[in-house]
Amino acid sequence: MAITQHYKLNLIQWYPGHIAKAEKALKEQLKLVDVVLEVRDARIPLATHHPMVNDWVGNKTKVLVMNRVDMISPAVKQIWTDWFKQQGERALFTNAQQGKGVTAISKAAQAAGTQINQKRRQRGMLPRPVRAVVIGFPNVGKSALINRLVKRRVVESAARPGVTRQLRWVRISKELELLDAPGVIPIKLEDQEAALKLAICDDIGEASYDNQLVAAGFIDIVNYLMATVITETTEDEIVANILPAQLLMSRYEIDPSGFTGDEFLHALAKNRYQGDAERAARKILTDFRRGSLGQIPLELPLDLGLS
Ligand SMILES: Nc1nc2c(ncn2[C@@H]2O[C@H](COP(=O)(O)OP(=O)(O)OP(=O)(O)O)[C@@H](O)[C@H]2O)c(=O)[nH]1
Repeated sequence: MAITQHYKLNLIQWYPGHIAKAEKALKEQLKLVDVVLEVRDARIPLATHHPMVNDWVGNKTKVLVMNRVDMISPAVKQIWTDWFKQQGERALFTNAQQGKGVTAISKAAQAAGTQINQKRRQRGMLPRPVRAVVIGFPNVGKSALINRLVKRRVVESAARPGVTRQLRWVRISKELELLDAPGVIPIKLEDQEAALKLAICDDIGEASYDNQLVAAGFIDIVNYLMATVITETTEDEIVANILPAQLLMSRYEIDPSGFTGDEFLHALAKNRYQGDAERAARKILTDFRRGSLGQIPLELPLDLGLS
């Protein structure tokens, strides 16, 4: 996908030193556990995956969590479920804000624990509670998931990479203990398209970026997905479920399909904000992040299963 080829984006303002520190902190946390709960954003399951995660997790059990399931439609959820299955992975979807799908996560972690304890017994060792950690990109809902798993508020403040704090274990059941602080996966510096999607979804932590470029990028992605979906499938249900432009059109009364992202942004600024493109950009991003535009995915596995 070459959406960003027209953008000279330099979104990520993190220093390599910060990235290295975050990576070190994450690896320290991973050393302590048997099970890793990797949280991604269901709107961007690929951009919220770091290519090194599987190496870092090694042979520990991984539970794959797609959070913010409320922000995608059931049809899109199904498409991703099938796609992950084809990749040999089982994706579990959650709404950590409301606690939906969280019991299945506990169960999956506990099932991994049962296997680990079977192996311990075979080696003549005593069983013990399995230890787990929640990891993911900034702001994907890690703390919300931890608090839901533990059924009380244990994560007090947003964990920032490089900020050291005392780690504690919290008990979920007789068989399962969870690290009370999430592991923050450092951002991939080199992938600007992923960076754009992370910025649109506000999953980019403390990196700074240009709102207008990011809002225009959002419109371009919507247009791209629309055009691709329409050429890839004739299934009305799928098309109808992922036709985000209609949602945008009804909210802003401008059809984005005839515009580039930048043109759309300026048209909206002209119509509503006396030409103030910054205000228009903030409006678009806030509306999307709050879910006010409807359920809009920013990624689909379009090469698989749709045609
Ligand atoms: N709509 C929706 N919002 C969610 C969901 N899960 C979490 N959020 C919201 O997303 C925001 C970030 O959630 P956190 O749990 O703080 O995310 P985090 O990954 O711990 O963030 P950092 O500590 O910054 O790395 C909060 O405003 C949550 O209320 C979800 O499933 N759906």
